[in-house]
Amino acid sequence: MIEVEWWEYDDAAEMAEAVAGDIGFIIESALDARGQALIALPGGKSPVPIFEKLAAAKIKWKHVTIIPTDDRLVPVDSPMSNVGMIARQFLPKGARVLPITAEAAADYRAAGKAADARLADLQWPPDLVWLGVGEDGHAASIFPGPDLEEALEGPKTRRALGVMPDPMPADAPVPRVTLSRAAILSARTLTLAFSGDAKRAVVEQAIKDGPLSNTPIGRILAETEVPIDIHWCAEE
Ligand SMILES: O=C(O)[C@H](O)[C@@H](O)[C@H](O)[C@H](O)COP(=O)(O)O
Repeated sequence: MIEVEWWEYDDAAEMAEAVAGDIGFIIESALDARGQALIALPGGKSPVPIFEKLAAAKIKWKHVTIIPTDDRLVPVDSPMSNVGMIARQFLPKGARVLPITAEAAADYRAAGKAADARLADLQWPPDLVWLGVGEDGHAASIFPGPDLEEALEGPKTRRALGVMPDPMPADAPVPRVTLSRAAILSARTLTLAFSGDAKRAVVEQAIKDGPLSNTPIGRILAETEVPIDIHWCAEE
């Protein structure tokens, strides 16, 4: 049984305020409990207004480590780089922003192995994994393609792997590195934030289909053991 709570907002600004507040609280609680926090933030474009609000929060950022949930195999200064986007917001605040990709990776599977090794050094589990969702039902960079089953069903100890989406997503048609489903689900808290009716329909259907869902987000949610907050607004 997937336990979800939907939070609906009138517009994107209201959603940004609320989600940033929630995540700020998750970080503060981790700092209180353990003196440090590890969070995984999504890529894409829609998180940017939420990042701006969150980065403005009074948090002891130097005790916070941030990784992207997934990244594209592009140089960090590329507009397609997720870690580049995250770093622009949170590095000036003093957070430790760690890339999970290396620019020089010629082979996406090798890039995935390197990411997995890098993540093995972190204090695990993450206090938060926040996911966006695509209209095709992908989340992080778990896409349909030759690596899908590996991303979903690979060894539980594997935190990251390389993936070659097929078909390639139009907005960033490049191979990627992503957290595995096991790594996503190991998080102390799991949050989804997205907008628009089309994505809402995809997520509602995925929840209804449970383990039989044919979308990555459905297959991820079907295995969750913690309640999930889903933040949504109609305005894209
Ligand atoms: O690197 C990526 O592509 C993302 O991490 C991806 O999973 C993203 O969250 C969704 O594609 C939604 O992106 P938007 O929120 O911009 O629509």
